[in-house]
Amino acid sequence: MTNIDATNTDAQTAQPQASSLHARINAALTGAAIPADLLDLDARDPLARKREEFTLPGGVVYLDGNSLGALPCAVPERLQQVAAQEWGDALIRSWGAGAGEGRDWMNLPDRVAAKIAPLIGALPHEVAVTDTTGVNTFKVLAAALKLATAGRRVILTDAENFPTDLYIAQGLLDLLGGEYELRRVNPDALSEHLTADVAALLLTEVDYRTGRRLDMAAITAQARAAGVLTVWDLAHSAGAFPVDLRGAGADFAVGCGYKFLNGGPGAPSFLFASERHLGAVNAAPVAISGWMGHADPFEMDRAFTPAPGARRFVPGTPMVLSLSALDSALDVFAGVDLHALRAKSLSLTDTFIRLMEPLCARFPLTLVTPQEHARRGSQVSYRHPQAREVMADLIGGGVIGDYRTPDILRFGFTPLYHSHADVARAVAGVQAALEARA
Ligand SMILES: Cc1ncc(COP(=O)(O)O)c(C=O)c1O
Ligand SMILES: Nc1c(O)cccc1C(=O)C[C@H](N)C(=O)O
Repeated sequence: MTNIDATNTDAQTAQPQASSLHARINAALTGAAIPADLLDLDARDPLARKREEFTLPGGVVYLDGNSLGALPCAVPERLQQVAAQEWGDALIRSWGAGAGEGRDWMNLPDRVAAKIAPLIGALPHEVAVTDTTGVNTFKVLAAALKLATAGRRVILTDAENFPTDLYIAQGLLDLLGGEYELRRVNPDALSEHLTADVAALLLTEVDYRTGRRLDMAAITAQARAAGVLTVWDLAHSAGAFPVDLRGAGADFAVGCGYKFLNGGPGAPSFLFASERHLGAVNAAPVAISGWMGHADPFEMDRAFTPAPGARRFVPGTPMVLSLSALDSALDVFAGVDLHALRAKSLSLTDTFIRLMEPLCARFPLTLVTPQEHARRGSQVSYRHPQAREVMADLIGGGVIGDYRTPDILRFGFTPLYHSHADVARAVAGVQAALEARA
């Protein structure tokens, strides 16, 4: 498999130079002078105390929560308790009533769904937590194609959508055969593509490379007016800022549990199906109709009767360990004002863009993230001709961001655990890395 961590390969070939370079970058970030205006912003930050709820390594600025969220302090203890007590002691009794009130594993996916629902503007019964984002994309696209009116056989999507969205959509259409088509277009010119043959519009709200945010409400309204069902990928949205699926009138959505929801590596994904598609008539069909999505699994009925609500999309045995981690991680959001979260995210990304400006003037760095607030997610990205090598240097020196092909340096900001001082430290690290390379 390809090594996703460019630092490993670099470290093997150029160790002595790399270690002194990394030490220099790290010294720059740990010794950075923090401007008074940023200290002032941090002093007035209503979310500042949230950082104490996360375990973060020292000497590092972690700007990759949009790939893998940091570890909430409460999670290891919860996992220990699930392993030792719920599994070790209670054994099979943990699935059902023997587990104690509100602790049974059978309903764990529904309890986690209820915690995600307010973060994405959904009702609890419109959310299912299970599988990976890609698998959930398959299920909701299959449902949308079945619900679409006759003659609509096209899935319309962003030509540059995240690869798994494209692969999954194409795979589903190949399976269906016939006249189905995946049509890849520029999302800035959507209106002309919402034609009478389009069944579903599959879009990722925040682009994983540029951090560009689409106008979900406006696009969904346009699609509905054209008779097109919407499927939103919220991988880079959920937990980063308030999402309002019901307000927008979205039909379906999916998203990751391990990014801004901090559920840990491989955390289960979530799926949203509007209650419009969960009723007795014209209900969204369940392509992967397993027994755990049955209305009464232990009845062992030979015919599939869907469970009420989005639970019907949970096909099999809940992944108890990873669901428990996600369940515990989501408690960090208790009491968080999502509008304050968004305001802080914008303040962090504004600050980063501002502090990086002098470096853009000196080095071949090009900002690719929109400056306009409404069009920005919670990350900032730059093009650089040696982006892969620069990011390897940065990671070695403790500024952990991401490189994305072909030439993108990506920095993710998580308002629950970043401060404006972190932004200044990260920029000091970037400056040291770029100066060393020049
Ligand atoms: C937009 C988007 N969709 C889907 C995924 C993949 O999700 P999964 O690996 O859970 O299928 C990612 C990131 O991995 C992503 O960025
Ligand atoms: N989702 C990822 C994973 O499970 C392992 C390693 C990396 C990733 C990713 O960050 C891919 C991702 N969705 C992206 O935004 O680039």
